[in-house]
Amino acid sequence: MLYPMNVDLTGCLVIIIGGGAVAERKVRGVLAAGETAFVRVIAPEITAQLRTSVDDGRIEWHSVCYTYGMLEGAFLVYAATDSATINAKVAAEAKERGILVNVIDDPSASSFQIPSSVRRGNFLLTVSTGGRSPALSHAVRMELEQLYPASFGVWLDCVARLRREMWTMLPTSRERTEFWRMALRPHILNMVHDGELEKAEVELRNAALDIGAKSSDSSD
Ligand SMILES: C[C@@]1(CC(=O)O)C2=NC(=C\c3[nH]c(c(CCC(=O)O)c3CC(=O)O)Cc3[nH]c(c(CC(=O)O)c3CCC(=O)O)/C=C3\N/C(=C\2)[C@@H](CCC(=O)O)[C@]3(C)CC(=O)O)/[C@H]1CCC(=O)O
Ligand SMILES: NC(=O)c1ccc[n+]([C@@H]2O[C@H](COP(=O)([O-])OP(=O)(O)OC[C@H]3O[C@@H](n4cnc5c(N)ncnc54)[C@H](O)[C@@H]3O)[C@@H](O)[C@H]2O)c1
Repeated sequence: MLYPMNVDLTGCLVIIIGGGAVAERKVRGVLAAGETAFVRVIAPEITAQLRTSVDDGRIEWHSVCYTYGMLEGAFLVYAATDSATINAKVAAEAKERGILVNVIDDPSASSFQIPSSVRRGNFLLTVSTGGRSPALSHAVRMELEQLYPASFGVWLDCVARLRREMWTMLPTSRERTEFWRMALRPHILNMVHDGELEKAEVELRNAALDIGAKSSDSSD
């Protein structure tokens, strides 16, 4: 069984051995997390899309074949060539150095796997089958894209702002817990689905006032 974990790659060196179609998808995933990692692709040939990212200065490319020692300094490694033998050698070096490695043709040799994901701003949904059926992850991801529109990302920013305000408006943990339990009930989430964010925010603010008033009544 896998342990789910969301990682901040800021300032980390991510090395991808291989520059084909799958490597390109993995690079896209790393860059989608904010372009704060240093991405180095090592492969004699790379796709046109990766070449564009090199030209834009978003990634670095070493146009050589992998040899032992090239993983030094990496935080994460992808063994992403079309050769099972090379991928296994990359995995062996990564494991020896204690670096996390994803092997694109051998989930059982990987120390981490990439889930299917839907991003709505900072709202992130991920799906994994532990490598058993990426096609099933893909199908569920398509369903989630329909279920959670872009408004959820905007709503998350709003809720995060309200959460900071609630620390002062509702000073006890009991009040805040009561507030959030009530605040994110289905009818509010339905408003978010329908893009009625202002209406949802007004409801939440009214509810906070009610809870605050109730608490000050009971303490009188
Ligand atoms: C989620 C996603 C993330 C990403 O890659 O960024 C991802 N695969 C995706 C797409 C995709 N993968 C494959 C196809 C072709 C169709 C098919 O064969 O199904 C397609 C394209 C498509 O579906 O359209 C085939 C495939 N994948 C793996 C193998 C090797 C093997 O199984 O041995 C083979 C067989 C190759 C062959 O047969 O030669 C292995 C892995 N792929 C994983 C993740 C990890 C497990 C995730 C999980 O548990 O679900 C894992 C273990 C390793 C990893 O890469 O971490 C991404 C986005 C999906 C989406 O959302 O659209
Ligand atoms: N994990 C996944 O999501 C997934 C999905 C589909 C396929 N696969 C697997 O991925 C593999 C094919 O990947 P692809 O379509 O990206 O292949 P590809 O043929 O498009 O690319 C292979 C890349 O590996 C590079 N390469 C070859 N030898 C190298 C070496 N010694 N050092 C460095 N780079 C080297 C090549 O230059 C090229 O850039 C297959 O094994 C397939 O089973 C995995």
